[in-house]
Amino acid sequence: MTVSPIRILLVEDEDDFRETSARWMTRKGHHVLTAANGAEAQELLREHSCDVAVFDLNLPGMSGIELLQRVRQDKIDMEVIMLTGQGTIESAVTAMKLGACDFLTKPCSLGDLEHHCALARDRGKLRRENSQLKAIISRSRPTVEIVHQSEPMKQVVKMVQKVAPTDKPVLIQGESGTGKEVVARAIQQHGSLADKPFVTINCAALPEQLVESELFGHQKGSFTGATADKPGLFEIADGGTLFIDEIGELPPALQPKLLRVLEDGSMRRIGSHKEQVVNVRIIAATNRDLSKEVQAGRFREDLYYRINVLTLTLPPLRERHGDLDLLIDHFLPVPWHVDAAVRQALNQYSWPGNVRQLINVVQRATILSDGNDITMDDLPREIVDFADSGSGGTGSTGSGGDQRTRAGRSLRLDDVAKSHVLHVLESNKGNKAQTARVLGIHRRKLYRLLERFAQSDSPEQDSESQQEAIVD
Ligand SMILES: Nc1ncnc2c1ncn2[C@@H]1O[C@H](COP(=O)(O)OP(=O)(O)OP(=O)(O)O)[C@@H](O)[C@H]1O
Repeated sequence: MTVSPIRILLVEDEDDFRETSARWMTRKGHHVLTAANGAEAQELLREHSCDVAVFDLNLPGMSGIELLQRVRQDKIDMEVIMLTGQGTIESAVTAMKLGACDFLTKPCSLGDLEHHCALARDRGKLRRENSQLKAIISRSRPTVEIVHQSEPMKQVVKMVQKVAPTDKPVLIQGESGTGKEVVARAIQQHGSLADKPFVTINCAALPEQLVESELFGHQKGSFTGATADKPGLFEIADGGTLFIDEIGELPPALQPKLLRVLEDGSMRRIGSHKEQVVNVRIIAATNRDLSKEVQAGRFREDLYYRINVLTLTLPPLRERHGDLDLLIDHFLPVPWHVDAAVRQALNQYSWPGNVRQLINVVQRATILSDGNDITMDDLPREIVDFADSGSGGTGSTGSGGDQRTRAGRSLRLDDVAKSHVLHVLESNKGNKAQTARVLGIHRRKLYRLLERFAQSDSPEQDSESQQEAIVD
């Protein structure tokens, strides 16, 4: 077998062994430098770079171990093999702890020496490739940004900074779409595990059997369909972070298993008797009130206390005054912009789906808008209705008698408007473009009105909101 050329530094005080080895290796095509002691070796390393160095342990003056320490201090990037005589294995072990990659016991054949040098060179190459890949991955991993300026979110971000450096479990609570996963990623990125794996599982999205096999892995044949051994997410996340979303949905049968991992890191794959130990930081999220789940007997109390050490509660979007405009601008691509009425409507809305819903609304509006201006016509019905009904504050419904008076008036005005619009539509033979022109309104406005009229037959329809929509 031919080995591609290796750049070797051989440091050996026995002249015979050093010179014979160097000649043999050179004949095999390798580039060999030789030194009889540590000082000579250091001199050579100032001028040359090598893939592999072979240090005799018992060098005169500076020992092989000291030379290794200096090489490491000088951060010289090469693999080091220690050469030991019989009975000096302990020192060889010390050398390996200091970063030598291998050791060989003398006397050794030249073939062995070459083979070990080739292995060391390949290992070094892999190590360098690995750290390059890690650097590429961490550069391409987007930095999590928690867009915010509201007071409650400032408190959340402060907590993120406090809990990030610990390795304790974190529980994140909040309605769906409030940004629990964003916060979990921010905790990971600001902590000491930033360059370690961040693995996620959503307990609500998987059937019970699958949650178990995803989390803990399985042995081949442990259930129908287990055609091969499979590591679980705990093993994959070992050394890093596991984000367990919707932990409130974790099946009761799995809760003791999770508790064990949290207590001492031990776990077993499904169908295996082999105990494994993992070191994983758990960040869990829930949109349920877990204390209520405990009271209802659906969530183990001991597990609840284990994961509820550090808790962050995300406020719903409707309670984050000041965040909405910032989020709109963040998610609205250039060159789109929203007009003042839209901004007001978005600010008034209650956002049951929180930030996720806001992103959808913004994306949808950019698709529907005619130009780059997003208007009320580009917003979903429920938001327009909400704004029209004044539920957000301006024009909000008054109390008692006042409401009744306004409702009575609006109903009559609504009827008038409806019959007028329908009359114009009929006289234009159902042509909506023509009808809108005659009425002096935008075609989309006409569609909205017609939809409203269709609904007005429904007794629950809020007549006041219809009236305001017609006269606006
Ligand atoms: N403060 C924020 N800044 C920037 N983006 C955010 C913020 N909050 C949420 N998002 C974005 O909103 C979307 C939903 O967020 P995320 O998935 O973190 O919510 P969640 O609370 O985990 O939802 P669920 O409970 O449904 O899993 C994502 O696209 C996320 O990037």
